[in-house]
Amino acid sequence: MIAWKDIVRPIEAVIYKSDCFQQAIRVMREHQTDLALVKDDDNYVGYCTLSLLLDHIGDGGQIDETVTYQTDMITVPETSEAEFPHNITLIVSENRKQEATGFVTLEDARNKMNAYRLKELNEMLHGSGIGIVKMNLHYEIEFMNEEAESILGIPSDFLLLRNYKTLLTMEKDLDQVAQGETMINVSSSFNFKEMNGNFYPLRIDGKIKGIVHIFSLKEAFEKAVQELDFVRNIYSDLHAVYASSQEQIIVVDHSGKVLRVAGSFLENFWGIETPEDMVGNDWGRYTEEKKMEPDIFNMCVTQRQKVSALQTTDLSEKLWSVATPIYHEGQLERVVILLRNISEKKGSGMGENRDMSEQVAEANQLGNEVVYRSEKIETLLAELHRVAQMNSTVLLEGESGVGKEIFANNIHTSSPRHDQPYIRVNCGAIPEQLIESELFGYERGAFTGADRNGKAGYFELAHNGTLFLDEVGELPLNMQVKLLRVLQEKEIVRVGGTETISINVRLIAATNKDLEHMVQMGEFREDLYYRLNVIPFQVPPLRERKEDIFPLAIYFLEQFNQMYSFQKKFTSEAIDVLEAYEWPGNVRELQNIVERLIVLSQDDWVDEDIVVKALYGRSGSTKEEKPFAVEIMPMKEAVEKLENELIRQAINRYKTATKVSEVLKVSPATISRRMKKWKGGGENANV
Ligand SMILES: Nc1ncnc2c1ncn2[C@@H]1O[C@H](COP(=O)(O)OP(=O)(O)OP(=O)(O)O)[C@@H](O)[C@H]1O
Repeated sequence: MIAWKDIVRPIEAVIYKSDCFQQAIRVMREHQTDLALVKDDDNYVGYCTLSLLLDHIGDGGQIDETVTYQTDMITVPETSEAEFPHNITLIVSENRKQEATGFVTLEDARNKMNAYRLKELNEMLHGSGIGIVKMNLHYEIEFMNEEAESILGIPSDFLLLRNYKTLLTMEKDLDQVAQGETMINVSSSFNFKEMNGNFYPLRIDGKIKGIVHIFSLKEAFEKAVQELDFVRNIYSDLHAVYASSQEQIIVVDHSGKVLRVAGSFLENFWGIETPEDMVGNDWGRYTEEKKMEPDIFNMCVTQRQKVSALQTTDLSEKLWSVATPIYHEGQLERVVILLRNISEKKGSGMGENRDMSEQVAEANQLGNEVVYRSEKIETLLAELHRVAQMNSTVLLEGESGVGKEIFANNIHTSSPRHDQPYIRVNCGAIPEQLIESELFGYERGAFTGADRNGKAGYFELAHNGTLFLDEVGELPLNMQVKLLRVLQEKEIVRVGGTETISINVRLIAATNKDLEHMVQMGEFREDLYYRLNVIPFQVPPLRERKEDIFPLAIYFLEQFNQMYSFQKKFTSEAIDVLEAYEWPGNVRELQNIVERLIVLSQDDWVDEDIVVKALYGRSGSTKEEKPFAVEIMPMKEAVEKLENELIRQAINRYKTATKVSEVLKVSPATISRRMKKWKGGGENANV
C-alpha cells in the first residue's frame, strides 16, 4: 500500500488569507516555488499559484490587493492509502494531532504513484525474463524495466525518448494500438533480438496516453511453451498411471488440508463418491470419524520422517499406507500419502474374505495360506474348491516355485476329507530303489535293512485322505506302471507281501515338467498321463499375475519380521522394484529375496537400492543401472534405456538371444551386439 506520507512534500511556502498579492510573490520567490498554501489562523484553507497571480495582474489587478486563492483542496490522514479524489487539485496530509505534515498536487501524486508502481513492477519482474517498455503517443520511450534493457542489450539511458516505432521491426502497425487495439503474441525484432510479446494501449482517465510493450525473448518463450507442453504431457501420463494404479494418492498440506486426491479412489473405504469431495477438506475430519486408524498423517508430521502403517477403516477394512513428508527450506510443506487396499488380498481358506494380518497370523500357524490378489488366482481357487468336493484326481502343472504344493494342500483342506490324513510325497527326492516300498509299504523281512515289523507306505497312510504326489514327472517308468495299476484297482500289495489292501485315496499330482512332451519323448507313460490328467490346472507364473507380488511381499515380510523379531518395512519405491521384476523363480524366489532383504537391510526401511542390489546384483543408486523408470532425460537416452530394459527383461524370461530376438522382432545380431556392449562395461553391464 502506498500512503499519503510516502508522496507528500514538506510545506514551506505559506501565506495568510489576509496577505496581499505582493506578499504571496515574495514568499514564492523566497522558496523558489510556484505554489503557496493559504492559512486562516491555524488551518489551511486553500492555495495560491503563480498562474493565479499572473491572471490577477493580467486582468488589471493591483499587487497590494488581498490575495485570492483556490479551495479545491482536502485534508487527509497521512497514514491512509493514497487514493485520488475527484474534483480536487491539492491534498494536505495531517498527523494524528491534526497538524499538517505535507502537501501534494494531484498531478504530482499521480506521477509519484506511477514511479512507485513501476519500481515495484521492476522489482517483481527482476529475473523473470519479461521486458516492459512504455512509450508515449509519439512512440518515444518513457520507461523500460531492467529486464527490457538486458533483453534488448542496450542501456535505458541510451534508449529513453528515442522513437521505439522506428527502432522496432514488426509486421503489425503500432498506430492501431495507439487507436485502442490490443495486439497479442506479436513477433518483433530489435538489435538482432527476436522477441515475442503483447502491445497494450495505456489508458489514463479513460484516455489513451501511450503504449506498453510486454515481451520476452522468442527463444525463451518457445522454450517455455515446449516446457509447458512437456509438463502437460507428463501430467496426463501421470494421470493415466494413477488411474491404472492400485494405489490411492492423497496430498495433504502442512496444516492438514487435503490438496489432491489421485489414483484408484478407495470409495468403499470412506463412502466418498468422488475424489473432488475430499479436496479442500481437513484430514482430521476423516480421522475423527475413524475413517482410518492410526492417523498416518499425524505420525508423519510428529516423527518428521517417512512412516508406514497398516490402517483399519471404519468398515474394518485394511489399508497399507506410506506417508512421505516433503520439506521446503526446512519447513514441512506437504505430506504425500500412498494407500493400498490390502483387504482385497483374499485368503483362500474356505472362501472367507479375511484381511492381511489375519492371514499372516493363521499362515504362521499353518504355513499353507494362499495369499493373492489377482483375478487369475481367484478364479483358480474357485475352481479348485469346486473340484475339491469331488474325488477326482487333480493334476497341477506350473513352473517351479509357483505354489503348486500350497494349492494341493488347499484342495485337501477345502475337501470333505479335510479331517483325514494329507500325505505329501516328493517323487523326485526318494532314491529310485526305495520308491516302491515308500509308496506301497513292505512286509516284515522284505529286504535287508527293512523294519522288522514291516511298514505302511504312503498310500496306506493316506487312506481316506489325500495323497499328493509332487514332481510326479520324476517317477521312473517301471514305477509309473505300478502306480497306474494302483490307481485303476484301488488296492495295493506291500513289497514282499501277498495280501491286497484296499485303499481309498484322493490323488493330487503336480509337475513342473511338460508331461505331454515327456509322453511324446517316451519318458512318461501315456496311459498314466491320461489317468492323472483327469482335471488339470495350470498355476500361472508370478510374472503373469504381478498384482500378487505386493501382498506376497508384505506377507513374507511379516513372517520374517516375526521370525527374526524385526519391524522392517518396505518403502513404496522398493515395492515398485519388486513389482517390476520378472521373477523367474516365482513365489519361492520372492520368499527367498524378502528374507535376504530383511537380513541385509541396515535399518527399519527396506529401500529401493537394496532391492535392486538383491535382484540385479548391483546398486540402484547408479543412474544407469536402475531398472527402467520414467524420468526426464534426453529422448535418445530414454529410447536406449527402454531398449536395454526390454532386452534385459526378455533375457530374464527367455534366456537365449535367439528367442529374445524372435520375441522382440529384431535380428539376433542386434541382441548380441547389445549384450557385447554391456559386457564391455556399457549400460546394464550386469544384466
Ligand atoms: N500364493 C501363495 N501364498 C503364500 N505362499 C505361497 C504362495 N505361493 C507360493 N507360496 C510359498 O512359496 C514357496 C514355494 O511354493 P511351492 O513349494 O508350493 O511351489 P511349487 O510350485 O510346489 O514348487 P516346485 O515345483 O518347485 O515344487 C512355498 O514356501 C510356499 O509356501
